[in-house]
Amino acid sequence: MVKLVFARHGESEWNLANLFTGWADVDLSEKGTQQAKDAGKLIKEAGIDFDIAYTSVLKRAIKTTNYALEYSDQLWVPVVKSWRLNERHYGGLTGLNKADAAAQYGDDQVHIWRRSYDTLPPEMAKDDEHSAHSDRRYASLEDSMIPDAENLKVTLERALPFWEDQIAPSLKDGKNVFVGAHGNSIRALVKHIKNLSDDEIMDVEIPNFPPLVFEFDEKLNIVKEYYLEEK
Ligand SMILES: O=C(O)[C@@H](CO)OP(=O)(O)O
Repeated sequence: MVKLVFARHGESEWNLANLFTGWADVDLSEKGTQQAKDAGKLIKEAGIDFDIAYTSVLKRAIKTTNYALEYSDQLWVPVVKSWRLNERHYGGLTGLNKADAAAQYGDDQVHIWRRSYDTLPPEMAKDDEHSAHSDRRYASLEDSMIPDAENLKVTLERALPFWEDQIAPSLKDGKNVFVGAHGNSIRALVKHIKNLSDDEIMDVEIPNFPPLVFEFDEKLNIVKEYYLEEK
């Protein structure tokens, strides 16, 4: 039986301030740092040994991955970083306060932007301070692959090749895998893994803590799914 542990990053500075974040590279809050360390402690208590870890190219997920590996005493485990595990790109909403947006556009519209499967948020201007087009970490990508806004559908479309090429083959090889990622990139992969409908995924929320575990048989059928708990 192989294990896949999804850890959403701990609370970020912008989660705390209730801002749409997406690809903005914001740090963990103090509480988020503690959640990441506690994730590592729970992994250690559960006795889960990883063979490989995957994370995004955003510091809140990278730091969460590092703390989780450090506090489970397996900081040596190889870590592969990919933009394909980034948070969904929140487009022109990036940096706006979610409550202010709800007051301006209405609760229903904000809920649709946040949780509908296929409604895109407004696009981010290419000269926006948060635009990924001028960010060195994405320089190796074709410009047309760099998003200006993403819904969950587009997030899944760009995360899926990483699942197919890296994560699923590792699991099929019998490796235990850690994925340190984001609320919506994890939701996208959970939709795929559990074959959820576009409607079903709307109600799935991934907390900053604790980590979510899937156990699979050799054909990658789900045998068990649970959140880690303190013993
Ligand atoms: O702002 C974001 O990038 C995400 C995750 O924090 O928020 P939401 O839960 O609204 O998709």
